Amino acid sequence: MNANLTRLVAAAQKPGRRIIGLMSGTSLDGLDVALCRFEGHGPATRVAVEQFTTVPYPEAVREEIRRVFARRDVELQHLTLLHAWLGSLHARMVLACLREWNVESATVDAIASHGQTVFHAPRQQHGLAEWPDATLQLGDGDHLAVHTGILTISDFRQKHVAAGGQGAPLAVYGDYLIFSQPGEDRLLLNLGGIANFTFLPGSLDAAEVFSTDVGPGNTLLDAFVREFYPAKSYDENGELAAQGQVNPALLAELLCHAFFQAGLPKTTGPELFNLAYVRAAQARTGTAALAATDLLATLTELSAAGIAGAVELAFGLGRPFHVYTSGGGMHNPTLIAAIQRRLPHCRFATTEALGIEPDAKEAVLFAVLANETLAGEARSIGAGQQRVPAVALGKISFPA
Ligand SMILES: Nc1ncnc2c1ncn2[C@@H]1O[C@H](COP(=O)(O)OP(=O)(O)OP(=O)(O)O)[C@@H](O)[C@H]1O
Ligand SMILES: CC(=O)N[C@H]1[C@@H]2OC[C@@H](O2)[C@@H](O)[C@@H]1O[C@H](C)C(=O)O
Repeated sequence: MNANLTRLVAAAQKPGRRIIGLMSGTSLDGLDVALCRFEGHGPATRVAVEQFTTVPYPEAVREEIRRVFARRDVELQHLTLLHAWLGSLHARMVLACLREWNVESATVDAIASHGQTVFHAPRQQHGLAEWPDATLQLGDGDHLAVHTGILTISDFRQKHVAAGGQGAPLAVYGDYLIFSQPGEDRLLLNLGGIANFTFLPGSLDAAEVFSTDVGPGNTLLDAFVREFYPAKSYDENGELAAQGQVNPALLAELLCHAFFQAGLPKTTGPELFNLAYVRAAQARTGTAALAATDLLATLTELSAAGIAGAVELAFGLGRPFHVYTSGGGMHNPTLIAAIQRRLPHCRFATTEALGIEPDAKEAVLFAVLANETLAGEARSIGAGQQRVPAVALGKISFPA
């Protein structure tokens, strides 16, 4: 047998594995690196986060990604270069983390790499009936494998699309395996650039489980903060929004977008939720001259309204969930307060209460996916009705 396959089988047969989860999200803030220790797989999965850090992207890296990010017209050569460049950059970042943590790369069984989404195109969003759901992540796994010497599993979204999903959210698979709790109806609410939630019923009935994007989390806030306050990249602790007043007319207009009324599950990205979407709504409501703080207050309320609206769409009013938040928006008290006001019957905590650092959660979930690809089996979630195909996700790259 090929030596790579021998090593792959050995990694798959171990009772436990050490896997590094990597996530580079829509906020472009940096690469989340989570060194995870797994015991078992499937519902018996136990995961401990041994180390976690976000390696911040220098502004120059963000600029390079922004040249193609969520844009319809890009320079094809630049897109091509980025695919290799980001793969190598992520490899260097992983190696630097391992050095800092004093961890030998030979003790790591696999890297699970999400890559950088540069364009997300679910059919519902591109609207071209004869074209499929599609999504594109850059940062090729072969570069990570060759430069780190560690088996790499990457590009998780393509199989999901090929098997009938929309390429996102993928959180559902890992959330279901590591966060389900008998007797407690849970919503795992991630507040990244885009907000999404996974529903985990206390009945543990896999047929009921699903996850969905719900609209903007921080993406619009970040975009307008960069626009109005060039020295800042986000509304730290929601302080700017807290100084403003929500504009009801603009909020209502923003919520008129068909995305918010569309059935669940659904997925979206900054291809839709961007400056142009807000500016068009401002023009229609005569609010183009709104003060920056009022606009940020309105956009913060929009994120909360999108989340609460999706919960209502899925479950009706008043169901008392235990909500566990994660993602950068969790650090924004103005946003959290707005969400809590709109879901008064829910109890809120962060995933810290479940043993996973909230900023690390998405990177950990990709490590869970890789653990399943190596050792688990395709699992039926959502009874096939919720666009959660029962497939093993990711592509395998050998170091040599
Ligand atoms: N202290 C804070 N106050 C307010 N907002 C914050 C704070 N810390 C982080 N954020 C927000 O969180 C964002 C980063 O969130 P996160 O890393 O979860 O997003 P992401 O993973 O890139 O997005 P996605 O999950 O959509 O891919 C920042 O851009 C910022 O808007
Ligand atoms: C296409 C893409 O990269 N989508 C991300 C993004 O960030 C949050 C939300 O939009 C979610 O759908 C997804 O990431 C998480 C990890 C997911 O797939 O569950």
